[in-house]
Amino acid sequence: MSITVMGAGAFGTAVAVSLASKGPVTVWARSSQQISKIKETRRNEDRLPGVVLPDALTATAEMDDAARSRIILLAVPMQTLRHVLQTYSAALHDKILVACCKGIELETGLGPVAVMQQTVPDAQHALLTGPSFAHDIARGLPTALTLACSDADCGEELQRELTTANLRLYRSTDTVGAELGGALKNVVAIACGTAMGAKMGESARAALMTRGYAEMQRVAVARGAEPETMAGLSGFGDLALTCTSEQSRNYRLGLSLGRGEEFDPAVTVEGVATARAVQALATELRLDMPITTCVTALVDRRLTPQEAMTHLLARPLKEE
Ligand SMILES: NC(=O)C1=CN([C@@H]2O[C@H](COP(=O)(O)OP(=O)(O)OC[C@H]3O[C@@H](n4cnc5c(N)ncnc54)[C@H](OP(=O)(O)O)[C@@H]3O)[C@@H](O)[C@H]2O)C=CC1
Ligand SMILES: O=C(CO)COP(=O)(O)O
Repeated sequence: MSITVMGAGAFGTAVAVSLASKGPVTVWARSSQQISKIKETRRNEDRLPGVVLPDALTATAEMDDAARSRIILLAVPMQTLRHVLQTYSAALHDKILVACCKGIELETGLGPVAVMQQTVPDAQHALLTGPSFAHDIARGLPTALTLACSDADCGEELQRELTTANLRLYRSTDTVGAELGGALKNVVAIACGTAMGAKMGESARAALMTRGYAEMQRVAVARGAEPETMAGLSGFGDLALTCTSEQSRNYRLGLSLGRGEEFDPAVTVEGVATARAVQALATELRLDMPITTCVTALVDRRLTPQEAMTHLLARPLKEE
């Protein structure tokens, strides 16, 4: 069965490379220039440098080509997902849509599954998330991910179709928990990067990861997720990866904040908008989210890293 990936960014291209080991894959991008370049060079050098694209991968800028597959992966940044779905809803209404984005929509506080449900209600909706750097997947390194779908039968089909020799998928029906884990770990990664960039030490990072995890759990439970989901690949797994590796753009943004350096605004860093969205949610749900609050203040330059840490350390003492 052919599969389409919409979004020829780092992740979309990497997953397509892995899926192409099993069968034909179509990668769609909005830019016909980018597609021409990919066809000419058999590489996507701008987004995933150093990777040769397999023959089973076809690139297109035509939605008619993209819409030939029944399974469509959406590998675009979270804040653009609604626009992409609204633009192509007519072609997508009878598909199985699998969002690969990790974030919370700023305007609505919704995750990718809820955005798909609103914009293309007749489609089936799922989420692919978990610890996976695009380059690792593209190089064929072993990776385990979560495939979340509230319809168990559809989830099983997707698990079979999207598992490859190096990409092992675990199934879940808890889409709310899976999308919150993937979104919130980015916020904690910014906090951890900041602490490391400001030379606050690895103990500080471990404390931020653990207390950040407590914040993730708090939001997830308040939004109706299964508490156990956060302990899986989509939560703890991705938190562990993103908070400890310079491959992560969220962590690298944090490093630059900690060092007082500039960061390229063109790089996709999902945690910035997500921190603001989660901050608004926390206020609405009356949740205590001190690390998230500090991250929004850090990215808005309302607090320095030292002020943020002083603030966190000086909070009233409490039980764990
Ligand atoms: N990179 C990684 O290791 C991983 C990423 N993810 C998630 O995948 C998602 C995508 O990230 P990633 O691929 O890395 O990001 P990139 O920045 O590499 O690519 C983003 C892609 O989205 C496209 N895009 C942006 N806006 C639109 C739009 N309005 N219409 C159509 N296409 C659009 C871009 O196209 P254009 O070039 O034309 O702007 C580009 O191809 C994120 O949510 C990320 O968290 C998940 C796991 C790992
Ligand atoms: O989600 C990721 C790894 O699982 C990629 O993280 P970044 O978006 O921070 O690069």
